[in-house]
Amino acid sequence: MSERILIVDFGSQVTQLIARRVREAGVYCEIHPFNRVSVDSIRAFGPKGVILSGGPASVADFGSPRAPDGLFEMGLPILGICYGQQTMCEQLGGKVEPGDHREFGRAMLKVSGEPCALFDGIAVKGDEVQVWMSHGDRVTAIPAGFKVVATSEGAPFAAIANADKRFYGVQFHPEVVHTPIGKQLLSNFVHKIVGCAGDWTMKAFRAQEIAKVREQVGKGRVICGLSGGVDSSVVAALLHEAIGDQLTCVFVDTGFMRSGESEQVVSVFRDRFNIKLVHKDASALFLDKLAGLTDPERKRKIIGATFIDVFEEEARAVGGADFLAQGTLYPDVIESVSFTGGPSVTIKSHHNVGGLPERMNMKLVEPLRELFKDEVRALGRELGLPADMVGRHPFPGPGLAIRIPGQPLTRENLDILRKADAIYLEEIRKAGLYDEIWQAFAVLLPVRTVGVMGDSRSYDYACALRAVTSTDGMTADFYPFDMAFIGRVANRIINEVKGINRVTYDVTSKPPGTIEWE
Ligand SMILES: Nc1ncnc2c1ncn2[C@@H]1O[C@H](COP(=O)(O)OP(=O)(O)OP(=O)(O)O)[C@@H](O)[C@H]1O
Ligand SMILES: O=c1[nH]c(=O)c2[nH+]cn([C@@H]3O[C@H](COP(=O)(O)O)[C@@H](O)[C@H]3O)c2[nH]1
Ligand SMILES: NC(=O)CC[C@H](N)C(=O)O
Ligand SMILES: [Mg+2]
Repeated sequence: MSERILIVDFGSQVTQLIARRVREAGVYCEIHPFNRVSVDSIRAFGPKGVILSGGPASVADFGSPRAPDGLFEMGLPILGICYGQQTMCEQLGGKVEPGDHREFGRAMLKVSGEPCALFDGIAVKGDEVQVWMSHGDRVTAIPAGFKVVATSEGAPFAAIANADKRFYGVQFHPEVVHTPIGKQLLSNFVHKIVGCAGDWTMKAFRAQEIAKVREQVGKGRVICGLSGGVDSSVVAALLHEAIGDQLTCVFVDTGFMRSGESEQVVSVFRDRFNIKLVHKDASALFLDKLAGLTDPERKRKIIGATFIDVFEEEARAVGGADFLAQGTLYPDVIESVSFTGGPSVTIKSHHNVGGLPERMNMKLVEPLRELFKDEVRALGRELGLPADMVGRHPFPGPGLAIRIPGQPLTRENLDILRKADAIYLEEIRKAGLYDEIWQAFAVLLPVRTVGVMGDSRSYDYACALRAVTSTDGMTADFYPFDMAFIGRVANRIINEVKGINRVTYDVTSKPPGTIEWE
């Protein structure tokens, strides 16, 4: 088992960034919600160190979350961030009060200059350095044994340390990019304070997951949902290496695929891999099940359940399978269920997680469940998958079904969207922009607008174009196309796609938007 860090989540919006930074430092970590950790669960997980995240609650409020009883007696190094620092102080005999000086955003941190492992190798010009804060409460008395390492205007105890016990606390957020010293600070914590070697690499992960899959599956048969996307292609390659021909991949044509996608996925996969692949056309079934629906959550749940129906049918066709493999990633899990009963809220029920039916006959095999997208791509390269496969834009399982908001899905409106989307992607490729963009697609809007085409009046749909940059899909920004490019695409779509007479470009970032419109 690799060295690991446990992140106890108090519901901060940026907890997953802590995980990213720790993994970038070469150390495996997991996020567990505060209300599901106990001394026993921590022992079972076996971390070398613990990080307590920030969170929306106030330590001063009755019934607000706490670190589990006994955590501070386990002898583990602990770093508390924001709420995590506050609760650590309160639990160890210090004091936290609602502050009158709230700090949001940029703040200047005054570093005392006392030697502190957390700040090792961090150059401080003058004695101040920029950090990012987001708090209202503040620590007003620190527990016995702690020293103040840094202060800020709103936080007299902006960084504190008890070097003997290896307990550290910071009021600011080292995990966000707006704290330039944060990466080094977190690396200091995991390497210098906790003492991790930092040897968690994709090579190690590959070997570890192959062993895990072999153990889980034994001699059983596995059906793998293969979409041709990055995640399931990586899963298929990994499983094939682990269990050979106990594996059957099933590509489901939902009827919500893009133009030419089904033929392309099947031929590319058959050409390049020697893995059993079933191509299942279930478009009539999916369309029928979604008839008349517009609510995004209901659509996802029905799509999730229909996928499972199809997989179970295919399992019977190969003489029974005990396991279903999917390319589920960490963000799918975080956004879908946010750790059921945990402190953060459900954004959308990704069809493969929150959209799964309650009763399933097959057990899930999800080797990527703990990875972020860019890590999956690294694993894909490690497994030797071709660059165009690893570099593909993500395409959601529900496909075009979640890109026609506000109107029931029909073969006609799906066709209109499919054509517009194909033109858009073709132009992006032609302009050499595909690899600069993280994901791009068209959305068919439920509004009709008036146009004048060839001297006659048109009354057709508007279509929105979306393109974003991102590293892991958790946060994103719109891609700043040149307006001439957008104009060219709009022209082509309006001229070539009957049913669309207006095109707009979406410039919403995530947050506050999400990448998909539904
Ligand atoms: N058309 C499909 N046929 C079979 N399985 C699918 C299909 N679409 C999605 N899945 C399953 O659902 C999982 C999640 O879908 P998702 O779109 O997140 O991943 P992906 O398609 O593998 O990769 P990417 O995110 O790059 O599109 C997939 O990994 C796959 O197991
Ligand atoms: O397989 C999937 N099933 C879903 O239900 C789903 N919803 C969103 N996505 C994809 O996830 C990433 C983040 O999307 P959002 O910002 O819209 O949540 C983007 O890449 C989205 O395309 C999905 N993928
Ligand atoms: N970001 C946080 O962790 C905030 C902690 C607490 N809610 C405060 O306002 O101080
Ligand atoms: Mg996909």
